[in-house]
Amino acid sequence: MSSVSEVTQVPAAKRRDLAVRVEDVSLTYRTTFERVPTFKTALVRFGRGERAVKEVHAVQNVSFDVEHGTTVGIIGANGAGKSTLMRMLAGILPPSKGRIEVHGRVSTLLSLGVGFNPTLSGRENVVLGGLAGGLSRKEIQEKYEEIAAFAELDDFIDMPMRTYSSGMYQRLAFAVAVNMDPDILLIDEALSAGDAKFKQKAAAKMKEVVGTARTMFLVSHSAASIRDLCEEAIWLHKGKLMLRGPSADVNAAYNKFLKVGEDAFSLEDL
Ligand SMILES: Nc1ncnc2c1ncn2[C@@H]1O[C@H](COP(=O)(O)OP(=O)(O)OP(=O)(O)O)[C@@H](O)[C@H]1O
Repeated sequence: MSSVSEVTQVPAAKRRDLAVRVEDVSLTYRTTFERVPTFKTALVRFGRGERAVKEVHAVQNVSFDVEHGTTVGIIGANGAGKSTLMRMLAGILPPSKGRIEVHGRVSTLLSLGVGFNPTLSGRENVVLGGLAGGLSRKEIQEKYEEIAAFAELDDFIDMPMRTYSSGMYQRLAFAVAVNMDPDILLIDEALSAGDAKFKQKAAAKMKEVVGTARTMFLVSHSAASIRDLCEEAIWLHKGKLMLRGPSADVNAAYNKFLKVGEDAFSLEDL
């Protein structure tokens, strides 16, 4: 995954091993759409090729540093900007403003639909995913059995992935992402799909990854997953960073916010 060449110079004595630096980052989606038109205005607009533009400020002026070996949970309401932030960390979306430094090899498990080619078999996708993740063919060969065993797809591993159920797809995506030996692992709601047995297995595997002192970002709506797996947490609300700190503290502040509601809540409450 991309590392920036221009790294801000920090005196060696002060510098711990930086994994990710997010500096005043914003992302604005611009979507064009037809405003619900009357038939007449639709004709007029169509003639002129006019479309309305809606801007969504999904992430706004967010800054934070994360050192290697840290596990960070990202929490916040629907639409808070969590997945957008993860896509930027993964290098899938460039920020509209600000800059992101990523130091190390990144492996991502983002929302369904990213990464696999549905016309290829599971086996072929594992190879492609491995190559895209920066592994050599030999390394992929060595890891293949482990990945296939973890995903428990049996004969389906040689079937085109379009024939997979969403749970099967998710199992393979998870197996690939966690077995890439990444320096930085990005996981977006991995535990939301899949059956109970797989959820347990995935949680155990994530604990193992955490145990190897890798850097991990985890988006989850489950306070329990964040508490169990993450030392730190970042709370986003309407694209803004509300709080970053030990995950227990951030969870507590977020829960309080959910209880009292946005209007009654002030940052002094934190
Ligand atoms: N491709 C897109 N085009 C336009 N707007 C988008 C796009 N993707 C997300 N958004 C908007 O950006 C905002 C942030 O979305 P994002 O998916 O990052 O939130 P989230 O915190 O991950 O939400 P959730 O918990 O529901 O998954 C939302 O208002 C969403 O509607």
